[in-house]
Amino acid sequence: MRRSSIDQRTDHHPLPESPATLAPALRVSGFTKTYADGFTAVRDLALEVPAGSFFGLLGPNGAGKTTLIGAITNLVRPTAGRIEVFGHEHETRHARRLVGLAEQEINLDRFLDVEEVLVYHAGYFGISRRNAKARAKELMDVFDLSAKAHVRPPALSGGMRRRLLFARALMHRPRLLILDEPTAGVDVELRSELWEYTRRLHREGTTILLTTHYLEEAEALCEDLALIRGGRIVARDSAAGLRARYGARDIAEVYAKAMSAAAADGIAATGADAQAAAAMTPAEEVAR
Ligand SMILES: Nc1ncnc2c1ncn2[C@@H]1O[C@H](COP(=O)(O)OP(=O)(O)OP(=O)(O)O)[C@@H](O)[C@H]1O
Repeated sequence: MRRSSIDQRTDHHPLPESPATLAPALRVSGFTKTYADGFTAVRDLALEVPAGSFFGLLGPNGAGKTTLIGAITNLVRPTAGRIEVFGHEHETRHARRLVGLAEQEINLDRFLDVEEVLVYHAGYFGISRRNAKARAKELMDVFDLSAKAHVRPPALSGGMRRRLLFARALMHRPRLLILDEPTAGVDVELRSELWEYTRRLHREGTTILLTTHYLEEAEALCEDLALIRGGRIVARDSAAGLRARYGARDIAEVYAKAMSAAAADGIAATGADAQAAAAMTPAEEVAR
């Protein structure tokens, strides 16, 4: 990966700054998601992510992280609640332009080559083809993909596909970059490159919202954290604040303590577990 700056300035397609300038990167209140099958994955969730922070969202499988990210990025329709991105309501064009997402699943169009993946994506944000090609060139250079510009995703290595996902998320220079388990299945070397790159973006002013199951990495990267379980936030503070509150040496210990305290309070790991428990008859519960 190249050392050069990624240049997240948005002067080529300026956005209105007010009321966004002073607003948090993300403000979520009363967010509830009940899926079509009647299953409530997230219930009445509130969360604020300060602008400029490196924020970690940690929780067990099924806790509701991807559901929340889906709602922020308009892939999931909230059942209730309000979501604002830098002060803009999340469904507006302004908010959409301010967010970039590298999804957990590698979802690349197999019929487009690397350059086309990037250029097409820029089209969703109204970036001209000329500017998109220039930006794609810049990002292919940063992510060591230039030699693969005309190769399609099925012929890329897993690591290259991950790098392409990162590059695609950055095409429109988002101010909030959401990374949903970006290093799942990634080897140690690429993982440290991706983190180094993410750190650089953060230093250059991009707000980062990260989900990961690697707690040591969250510890090393995130200055602010929220722990989610069963679709609810069970702890939220700076990394130092959390360590002090739980009398923990590190975030792994904070996580273990917060999750067992939440379990003791009756918060199941996933909304599914909570729903199953609620549906049990008292006799079934005793027999459990
Ligand atoms: N389309 C859907 N219909 C019904 N239930 C869903 C749907 N999508 C997700 N869920 C359920 O919502 C819950 C939360 O899932 P979500 O993917 O948000 O969790 P997560 O915290 O991102 O988990 P992981 O760490 O495994 O990615 C899970 O129980 C999941 O099965």
